Amino acid sequence: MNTPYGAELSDVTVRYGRGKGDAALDGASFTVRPGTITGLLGRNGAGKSTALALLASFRRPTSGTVRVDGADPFENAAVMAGVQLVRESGDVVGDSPVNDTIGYYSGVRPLWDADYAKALLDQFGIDPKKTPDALSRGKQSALGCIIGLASRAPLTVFDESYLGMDAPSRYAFYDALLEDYTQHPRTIIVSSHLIDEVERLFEDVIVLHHGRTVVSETADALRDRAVSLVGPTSAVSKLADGRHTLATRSLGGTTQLTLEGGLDPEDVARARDAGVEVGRVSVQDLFIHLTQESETLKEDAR
Ligand SMILES: Nc1ncnc2c1ncn2[C@@H]1O[C@H](COP(=O)(O)OP(=O)(O)OP(=O)(O)O)[C@@H](O)[C@H]1O
Repeated sequence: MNTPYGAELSDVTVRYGRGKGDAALDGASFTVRPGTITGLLGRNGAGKSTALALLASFRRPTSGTVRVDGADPFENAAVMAGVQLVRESGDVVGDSPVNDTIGYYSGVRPLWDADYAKALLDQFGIDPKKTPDALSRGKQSALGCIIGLASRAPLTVFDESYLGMDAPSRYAFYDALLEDYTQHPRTIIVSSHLIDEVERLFEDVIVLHHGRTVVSETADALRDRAVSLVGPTSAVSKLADGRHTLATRSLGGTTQLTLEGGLDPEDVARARDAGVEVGRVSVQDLFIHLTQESETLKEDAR
């Protein structure tokens, strides 16, 4: 139980209802490496929550295989004791004191740390005698995050869990998550639209688009997919000549351009000589390019 869980989706399709219309997941495959923090990204409706609900055994796929710690998690009590999914809805009993919810999770999560939960409740200013219904939206979100952290589950999943929290609370949560993850290694999946805020946490990144996996790799490998050039328009254009440009923005005589692939050392030297700054591209920018790119390709295919 102390060992971080791996997780895997292989060619998974999920259709809701009677199976008519688009699939929420459409042959998605990805691997979550044990002992990593993985970011699960995708635009609205891409299938993130559906994928996470499969890992938490809240539903079964229409077809394909789901594995958590090497086993089918569905109705598998031994595996599920080690999986904690935190959804924005909180999954708490709204009209019972917070203490009751805490007591419940301490009973079903073998690695639950009661002292840590208490310290986090103090830190986030949550009175455990109050009911979740009487808490502000931000404190309700914080309660979900506290449950996720204190469970120390070998697979802990935060599905947009902290959207209701204000910026200082979100940053306090990210810091707590990193610190506790370092002291108690486990597998953590974070799904979020606030990519700029959370990308520093990610070791691996999965991007879903229209129910399919478009990225499943390390965050560094993803960042290496492109390079940013900023400088005089003529010099930037010359460097970009014959290469695939993902995005470009010009203001006055200056252009910022995102170029697919890397630059070899000679090109980097040429860029510097021409006053062009060569930099890394953020996961957020790549995410935007990749999901727009796929959309463009989809449009082209019609
Ligand atoms: N219970 C449901 N019944 C019917 N369709 C559903 C259900 N849950 C999700 N869907 C549909 O499945 C698709 C994927 O939804 P999902 O919630 O997994 O995406 P998401 O990436 O988490 O989106 P968001 O970022 O907006 O939360 C969407 O088209 C959604 O409308």
